[in-house]
Amino acid sequence: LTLLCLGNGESPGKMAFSRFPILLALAFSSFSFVLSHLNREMWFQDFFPPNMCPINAKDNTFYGIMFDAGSTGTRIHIYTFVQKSPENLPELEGEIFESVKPGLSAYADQPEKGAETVKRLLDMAIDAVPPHLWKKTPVVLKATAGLRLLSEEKAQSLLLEVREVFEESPFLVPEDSVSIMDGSYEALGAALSMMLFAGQLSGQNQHTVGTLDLGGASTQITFLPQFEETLKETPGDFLTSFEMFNSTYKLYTHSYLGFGLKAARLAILGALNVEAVDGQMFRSSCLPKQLEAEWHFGGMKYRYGGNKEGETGFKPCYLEVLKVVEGKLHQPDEIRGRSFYAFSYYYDRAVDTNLIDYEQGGVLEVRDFERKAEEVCDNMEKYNSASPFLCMDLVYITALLKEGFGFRDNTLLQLTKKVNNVETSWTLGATFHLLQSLGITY
Ligand SMILES: Nc1nc2c(ncn2[C@@H]2O[C@H](COP(=O)(O)OP(=O)(O)O)[C@@H](O)[C@H]2O)c(=O)[nH]1
Ligand SMILES: [Ca+2]
Repeated sequence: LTLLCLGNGESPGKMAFSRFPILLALAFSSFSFVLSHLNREMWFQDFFPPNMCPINAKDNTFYGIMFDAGSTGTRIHIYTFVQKSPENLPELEGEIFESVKPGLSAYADQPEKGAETVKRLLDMAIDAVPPHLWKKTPVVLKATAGLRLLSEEKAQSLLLEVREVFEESPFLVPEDSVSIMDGSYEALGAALSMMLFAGQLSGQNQHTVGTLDLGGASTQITFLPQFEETLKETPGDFLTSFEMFNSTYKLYTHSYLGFGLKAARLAILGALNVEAVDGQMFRSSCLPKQLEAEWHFGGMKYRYGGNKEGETGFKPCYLEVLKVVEGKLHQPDEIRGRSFYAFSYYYDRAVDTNLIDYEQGGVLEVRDFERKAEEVCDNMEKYNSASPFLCMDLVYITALLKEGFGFRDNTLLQLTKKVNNVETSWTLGATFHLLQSLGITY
């Protein structure tokens, strides 16, 4: 049985580490057990008594630096791992996290300035990682949907500048350290992260690990199919196999480019992939009637506004949004009876509308988003100050879940931002995978 634990750590740098002595345990080798047993909590409790994780071990530490160049911001995750013995898996000890806005794609025409934002974040790692470990600490940047949407030339010159920043740093720069990440790798990272976190999350009688991530430009769905039927009915490019710890896992995973929350706003407004947007006014029944404003996204400027004369509110808005999602996404039958972990904008919008607490997160049903969407859209003047897009965003989330993926009204979503101070991001899984593939242990 292999174990991964998270002890409480002291920060070697300026930032605070997770101080919770938590168990972050996972038996990858027993993952098939998860597939055949319905109660995940039971799986966890039976296999990982908390006292199996020694606390506060500080020797044999190593680090991994992962940049998430997202469409709305760039984030650095500096992970600390401790390897207690060669036969055990490394244990995650803590994370230092910082982010800047806007994302790299906003610097499409000023690549050097974009790289400068990365350099400022990387300076934090210089403080955080002890100098004698710099050469053993890999630094990697993976760009997601924002850069996927830029022209090849602009994206490449941004990545080149970032690569130079890395080369000038004292860290280990692996081959291909700066790249646009394949959407399925993003989903794989998220699934791996969730597997790492699985033991920590409160059980809602979840059957297995499934994740939903709603970014700015793209959205991902990932789960480990339980039924042979799902594998048979799913198009080949929605299935990914990966090797980890001498086992092969088959994941259902897909990234839908252009279905992130912000890209969806443009699609709903009819402004996605429109060449000459300057001066054009895009209107929607999902926006306050009198609204007229400008919005900057991905280096473009859009003018948008409400239906001055026409209808506004939940019903007309839902019909508008439906055109963007209906029939556009693959609907695996199996997910209907499943619960999923949901991150990113699912989380942010649930917080914005008091559906969940910012610190605690929470469990929602799909219909909670729908009810909130109705409430906000039919009283837009009341919610106008929060964000003019609140109605549109909530309707999009509802329609994406129901009509897009085909979830039921009562499908449970576990909304989670952090597990004991570690960000629930694809980056943890991707870093873990990276360290394993580089053979980096103490
Ligand atoms: N929990 C968590 N959420 C994040 C993190 N980074 C970004 N997000 C969320 O991701 C969303 C933005 O997506 P982004 O990554 O910029 O766009 P993408 O390129 O389409 O994936 C927002 O809801 C952020 O709050 C992170 O490290 N942890
Ligand atoms: Ca993202």
